[in-house]
Amino acid sequence: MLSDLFDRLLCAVCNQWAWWWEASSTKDELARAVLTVSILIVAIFWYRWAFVRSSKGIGSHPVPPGPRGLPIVGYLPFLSANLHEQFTELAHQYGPIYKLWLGQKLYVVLNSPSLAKEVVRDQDKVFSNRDPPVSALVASYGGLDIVWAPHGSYWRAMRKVFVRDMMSNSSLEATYNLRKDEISKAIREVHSKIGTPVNIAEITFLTEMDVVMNMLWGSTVDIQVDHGVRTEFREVISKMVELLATPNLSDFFPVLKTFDIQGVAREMERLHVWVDRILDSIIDARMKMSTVEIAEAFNKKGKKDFLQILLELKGQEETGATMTLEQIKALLTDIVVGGTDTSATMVEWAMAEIMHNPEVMKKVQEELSDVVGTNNIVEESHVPKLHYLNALLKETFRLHPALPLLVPKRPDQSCIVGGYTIPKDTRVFLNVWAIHKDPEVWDSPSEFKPERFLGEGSKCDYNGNNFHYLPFGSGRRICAGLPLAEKMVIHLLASLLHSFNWHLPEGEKLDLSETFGIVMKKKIPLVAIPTQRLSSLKLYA
Ligand code: HEM
Repeated sequence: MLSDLFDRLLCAVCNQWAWWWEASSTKDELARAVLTVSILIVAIFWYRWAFVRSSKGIGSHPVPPGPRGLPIVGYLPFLSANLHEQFTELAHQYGPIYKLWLGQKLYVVLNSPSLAKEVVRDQDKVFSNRDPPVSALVASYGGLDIVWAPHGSYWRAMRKVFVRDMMSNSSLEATYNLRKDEISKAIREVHSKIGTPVNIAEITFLTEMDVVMNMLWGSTVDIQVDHGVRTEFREVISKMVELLATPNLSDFFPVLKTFDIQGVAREMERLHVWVDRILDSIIDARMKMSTVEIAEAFNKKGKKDFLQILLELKGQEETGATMTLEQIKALLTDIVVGGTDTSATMVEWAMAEIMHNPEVMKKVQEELSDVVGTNNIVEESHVPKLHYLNALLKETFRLHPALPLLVPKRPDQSCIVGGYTIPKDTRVFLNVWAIHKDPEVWDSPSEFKPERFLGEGSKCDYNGNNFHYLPFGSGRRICAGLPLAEKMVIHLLASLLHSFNWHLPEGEKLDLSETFGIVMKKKIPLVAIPTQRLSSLKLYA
């Protein structure tokens, strides 16, 4: 992928600069040769200077070992498409902590639970910064959201509003009916397709998206009316998530940022403008409503939605807790983008693993019949009693963590990890994908065994306190949407399995290959055929 890019880049440079070496006289030829060599020498010296400066350790602690790359570009030409697998292989060669130069930037990859602990627990504050890629800055109004904002008072305030007003127990309880309605709608939709192939990622994505959007602004804007916008939203979000993980020369060589050689920033800008326009129209519609209309809408739904809470903050200039329109839109984008693709992808992975292991499907469905009953629909209150399903989901998150390298961290000072120096501003990847398969911690790590999370194993949760299990990250930057994700993913999965039996289309084989991205997807989307399992589907009417 990247080597292709370099070939194309080389070609472009050769064409552009042909006039430079096609000299007309010997004198010109000599002058140009001297100048070319001088530029090369300066570039190499500058690179060596940057390299040496960042390679100095603190005291007797050297910087970590790592593969040698090429001058200027470092290890960039050798990166493969499935980065999580390549990073895991490199750990076998260089040890659990190693460094890589990618263009002008130094990266360190951590691959063991003890190193993870040093970063997310012992030195969490130092590692709480981000290094947003150019594409992320475009999508987040310049880093005004939660995911990409630098660690500090602004990030703290945004995260606090979101967690307090949308993720608290009371808020989630108040919005339960809304989630239940969306799941019922999904079950009815699958029912209408009984006996025909269903794209699992598509149905789960649209359901998660409707839940999130309803919680954000659903009291007054009926997003479900416009099917076209819903489908387009899915395409736009998927594309945005893809662009966030696209290796971009502007990130590895900030001097090239203005040229946007691969067009990543331009493409993200196009998508961002589309989302921005939709958000503007939603906010505009809300602002045009009278106070009476708003109060009536909230009475009907039982709770103020998040947009209203944010707009009220916007109006509170005197309290100092005010928010600008751009900040509100950045936060809304964050939640829609961060909350939908991740959750939907995890439901798809769980369904794929279940279909790959028929005895697992049998056990889950037996448990659902016991706990929920065959003449009843799944409610969130059943979830704590669904021990096997909970274990199965934890095992899915272990084998296929949605964010295999989390979101890269950036220490705001030089520090020591695993006995090595990590210089200030290094980009640090926590390879959760490798940690979740560490044979020192997990027995038969590549096997899908939900039983490992039963009994004593059930104490291992998503809260980031077990450093060998970090599907939502850990520390102060742990996933801010965890309480909602935990509820939604299992409720939707349980409902799909309780209502239907699933099988693959005739002649199809299940493929469990992964494709690397900021969100790691199934390489081949799961398409499965539902058949009716319960006669109680009328309960979803
Ligand atoms: C299965 C679903 C989900 C998974 C696996 C997941 C995973 C993650 C991970 C790994 C991180 C980065 C943690 C780190 O850097 O250490 C993260 C951050 C974040 N997630 Fe999630 N997430 C999910 C669902 C959601 C939902 C539903 C929302 C919102 C409604 C959400 C909002 C966020 C936000 C705002 C952050 C940034 C936190 C910060 O930087 O302070 N996520 N998520």
